[in-house]
Amino acid sequence: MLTIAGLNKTYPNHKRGLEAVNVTFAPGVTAIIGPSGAGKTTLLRSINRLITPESGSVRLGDQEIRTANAKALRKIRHRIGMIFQDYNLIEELAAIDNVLHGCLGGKTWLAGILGHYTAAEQARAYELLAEVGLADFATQRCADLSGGQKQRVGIARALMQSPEVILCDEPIASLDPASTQAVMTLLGDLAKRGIMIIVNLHQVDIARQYADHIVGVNQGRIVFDGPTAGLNDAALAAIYAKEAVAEDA
Ligand SMILES: Nc1ncnc2c1ncn2[C@@H]1O[C@H](COP(=O)(O)OP(=O)(O)OP(=O)(O)O)[C@@H](O)[C@H]1O
Repeated sequence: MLTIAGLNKTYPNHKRGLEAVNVTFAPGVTAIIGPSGAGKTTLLRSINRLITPESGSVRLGDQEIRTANAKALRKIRHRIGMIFQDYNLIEELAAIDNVLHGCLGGKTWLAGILGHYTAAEQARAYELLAEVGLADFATQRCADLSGGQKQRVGIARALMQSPEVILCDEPIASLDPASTQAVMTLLGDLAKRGIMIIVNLHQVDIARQYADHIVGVNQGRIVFDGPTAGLNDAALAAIYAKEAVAEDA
């Protein structure tokens, strides 16, 4: 379980990112939706502390993340994979090398710098590329792959760390419909295998189609939290309202 309680984030320019956010993420696919500037990215990035909220709690199992020291944070981040809208791959490197980077978090600094990977790690990286449908592209430079293929390399890289959770920050924003379907189906399959998937999305129709749960954010507050089937017109009106609507309103 991933539990967030009383989380607050205000940026140095006084912009409110999150306000008293309480939410528990369950297994399956959870889509975080809301208007632009609502706080979706702030919420997602608070989970692996790419953003540090000033108060509240983020717990994965019994491990507190918001206040973890550097050593503990490194361990926690190894349990949480991430994929990005712009893929965050090293374009000049082959797909396989990018996937191998997924195990850097579990290596010593020196082994990482020297690019020393064991035979088992290399075999696993190939296996994961095959799993995301890219067995024939292992030695291809990422720069030469399509957007959908790059995102699948990003997913294979995240899987390399055997994560319990994968955070997905608008993973389909740059993809065409066919690639969107491939990536969202893959994320759904990973959820069925027990990896918790949390995905920021702009498209309500995609959230409806692929998510088990929806978390709706408006002006830094959670205004909807429930199964996808409950995302009715009233819930959508609250999520996309110009003025924030309190959770208990
Ligand atoms: N680094 C930052 N410095 C200052 N303000 C920020 C920063 N990042 C986000 N904000 C502000 O915090 C609020 C929430 O932003 P956030 O990026 O989390 O929203 P979002 O829902 O992900 O938006 P979008 O859908 O446009 O990506 C917004 O008002 C935004 O302007």
